Amino acid sequence: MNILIVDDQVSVQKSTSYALRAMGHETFIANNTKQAERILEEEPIHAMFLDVMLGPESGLDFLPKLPELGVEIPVIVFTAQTSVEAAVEAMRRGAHDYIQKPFIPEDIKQKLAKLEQQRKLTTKVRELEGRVASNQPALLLESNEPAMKKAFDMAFRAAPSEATVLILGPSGTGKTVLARSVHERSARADKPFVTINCPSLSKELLESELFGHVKGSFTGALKDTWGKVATADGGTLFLDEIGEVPLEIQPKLLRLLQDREYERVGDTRTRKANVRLIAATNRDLAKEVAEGRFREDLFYRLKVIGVEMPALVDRPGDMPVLMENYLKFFAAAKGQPKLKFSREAALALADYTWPGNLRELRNVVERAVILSSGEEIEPADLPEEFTSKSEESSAVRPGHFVTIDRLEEEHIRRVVAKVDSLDQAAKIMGIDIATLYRKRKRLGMVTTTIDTSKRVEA
Ligand SMILES: Nc1ncnc2c1ncn2[C@@H]1O[C@H](COP(=O)(O)OP(=O)(O)OP(=O)(O)O)[C@@H](O)[C@H]1O
Repeated sequence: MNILIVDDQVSVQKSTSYALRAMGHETFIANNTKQAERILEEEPIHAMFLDVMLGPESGLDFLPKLPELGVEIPVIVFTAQTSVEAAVEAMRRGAHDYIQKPFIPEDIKQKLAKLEQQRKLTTKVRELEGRVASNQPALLLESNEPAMKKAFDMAFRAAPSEATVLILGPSGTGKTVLARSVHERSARADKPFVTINCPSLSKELLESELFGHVKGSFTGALKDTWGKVATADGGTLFLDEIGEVPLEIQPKLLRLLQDREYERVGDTRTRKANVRLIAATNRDLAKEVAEGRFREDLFYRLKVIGVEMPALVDRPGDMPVLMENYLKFFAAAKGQPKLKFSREAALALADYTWPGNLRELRNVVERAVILSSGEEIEPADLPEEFTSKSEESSAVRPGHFVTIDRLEEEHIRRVVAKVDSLDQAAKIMGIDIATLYRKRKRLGMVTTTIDTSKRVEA
């Protein structure tokens, strides 16, 4: 953490700073509140030690000013041993804790350990509150499919390291979820996970959002700000859609990655960044490099660990578990925990190409649960594209591992859908009608008696 010590006694400044640095923190010293204000403006400070007796000034009066300065950090005050009132008053004015003078380095260590513990708890509580409030379906971070297994394995093996991870894959495949899971499995887990969505901002705003800016550095820069690099201090910065970062900003990102250094917009001072970077894109970055839209050096720096998320259509083996997971969640929310997919609806879902990947699957299942009126979800509860199947929307495509039965069923279904009678379908398939009937029965495609004259349900 970056910690500011505000005290006019050199011996206190030195001993506090020494104890904090020994714990691995960065320290900044101010003799009075004016200097403290300047440092707070210039540095991303995470906590403050403040003396209540600052020569002619009162540290107590400085406490209520902090929110006005936009500073929301924990403050530990130094009080004289005899002054219990000052300690009480400081807490009343917003201090987090207090230490009585004289103190030993161990006191500083203990107070800070307590503060860090509280910070961890606050982060955890916020995260849990977020999860409860958003009430999300469970995340499935295991797979039956080799390509997905490889991606999870690669990402989670790299998680405890400091290595930059680049997650590639189509939209909705779970890149953001994976980035967060990597962070949660790292030593930085109790520090912030900060996302920056690169394409949603103009070039100027993106730079300022990343690195911060100083007042007056561009039109609209009305006060000094700290960017997301500073907010993520100690934690992970997730650069979503990195493929869309303008070329002008790419050298700055490269420097951040290579040297962990940056400057705020309009500031000459170089600062150190303590962030782990994870980036994601649905663009083909190698192609972007070849076409001159993405710097090659940045690409290779980002790709220390490259993880490729497969499209959902390439994960047929995971479909049953994913479908059930979403169904369980939305059905329980509707108060119908026993709701099931009918066989036809399950097949229609399995046969679809899922251009929107997991995001689309989740939405389709949620919609179907809402629309269903019986004990089973029927094809009619699915969007139109699921019932008007085209040949391309089948799961039975080259390279897909399906059983012979599945292949046979798909073929029968397609032929039957295109002709007017089962007789005709049997002829096309080169089998007699009785064989076709037996096959359909065995594959669970018929429930009632056969009518060979009419077109039947596919
Ligand atoms: N492992 C998972 N288990 C269950 N649901 C998941 C999983 N991963 C992602 N999802 C769900 O899929 C949706 C899309 O996930 P996410 O936002 O991570 O995808 P993305 O690849 O980052 O998308 P985009 O490229 O559009 O930003 C979310 O609703 C998320 O909850």
